[in-house]
Amino acid sequence: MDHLELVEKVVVVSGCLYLSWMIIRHISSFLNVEKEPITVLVTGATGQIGYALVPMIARGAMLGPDQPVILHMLDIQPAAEALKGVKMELVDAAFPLLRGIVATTDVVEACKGVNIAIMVGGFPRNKGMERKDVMSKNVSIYKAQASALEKHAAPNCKVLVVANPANTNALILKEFAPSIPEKNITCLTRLDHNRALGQISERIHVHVGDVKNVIIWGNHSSTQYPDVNHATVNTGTAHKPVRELVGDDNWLKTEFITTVQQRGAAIIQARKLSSALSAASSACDHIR
Ligand SMILES: NC(=O)c1ccc[n+]([C@@H]2O[C@H](COP(=O)([O-])OP(=O)(O)OC[C@H]3O[C@@H](n4cnc5c(N)ncnc54)[C@H](O)[C@@H]3O)[C@@H](O)[C@H]2O)c1
Ligand SMILES: O=C(O)C[C@H](O)C(=O)O
Repeated sequence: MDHLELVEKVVVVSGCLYLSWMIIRHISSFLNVEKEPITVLVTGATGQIGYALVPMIARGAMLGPDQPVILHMLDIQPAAEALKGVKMELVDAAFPLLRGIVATTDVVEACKGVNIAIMVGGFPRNKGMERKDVMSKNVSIYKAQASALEKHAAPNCKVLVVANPANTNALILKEFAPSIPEKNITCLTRLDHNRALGQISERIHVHVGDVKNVIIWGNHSSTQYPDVNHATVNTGTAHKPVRELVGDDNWLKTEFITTVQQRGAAIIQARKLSSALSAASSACDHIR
């Protein structure tokens, strides 16, 4: 076989393989092969954030519009009746992606086989408190629940800690669930990131989705540092630096930073309750 003949054969075989692959893809799109459900745990499911978050997950806002989910919801005994009510509402909402619901006050049952655990259960701060002031109440919860996740969650479970003080609770959870890979345990700072995007978007009248690369340094606390040094806005024709478009370094160095740092407290002041819908939505963004 001469060289040309060999090249011809390789080209024909590659073409056939490519064609077969395209046919298989086309046929499987008709067969509508469904993804395996992912089991998501939400602790504190009857609370403010939990109640906002479970329908978002069931609707696909966290894992995508073609990803079936099984929801595990945990709360404490005094909330057992309310938990039944949340389960009824989830059934009544008839979410097509929702393939199962476990609503329980038993931490072992709640943690069994979960692929993603969103840890919201705990106590929120009230007006005038810092997040660290709820530490003594919440840290003990995280020790106990870490052990249950360690023993009963699916291998490679991903954990997002929302309850405050979120960074500390995540650290506690990591210590008491040593078999869960460290990189799988995170805490929610995405809300601070989203708050920073919101402030920039309002200040310079651009779509919030066009603001990119804002960084939040530090803990989810009043000492965090929102940083726009790498942030840009997609203007349609270019990516322009946020600093240039804002054109007011003083605002960026002062009011912008304190507004983001203190936004949680401002919401508590206004609502007499801490943030919930934005926290739930940011938890979806974080996991996505
Ligand atoms: N990281 C963030 O960005 C962020 C944002 C908002 C709120 N938070 C924090 O999230 C937490 C929840 O806030 P919320 O407004 O939903 O509070 P909430 O009081 O409305 O709800 C908390 C729920 O947790 C339940 N709970 C208490 N102990 C539990 C336990 N051991 N196991 C399971 N469930 C338990 C309660 O019964 C309640 O239903 C608070 O600590 C709050 O400060 C964090
Ligand atoms: O501020 C709080 O206590 C709740 C939450 O951490 C928030 O930032 O909204």
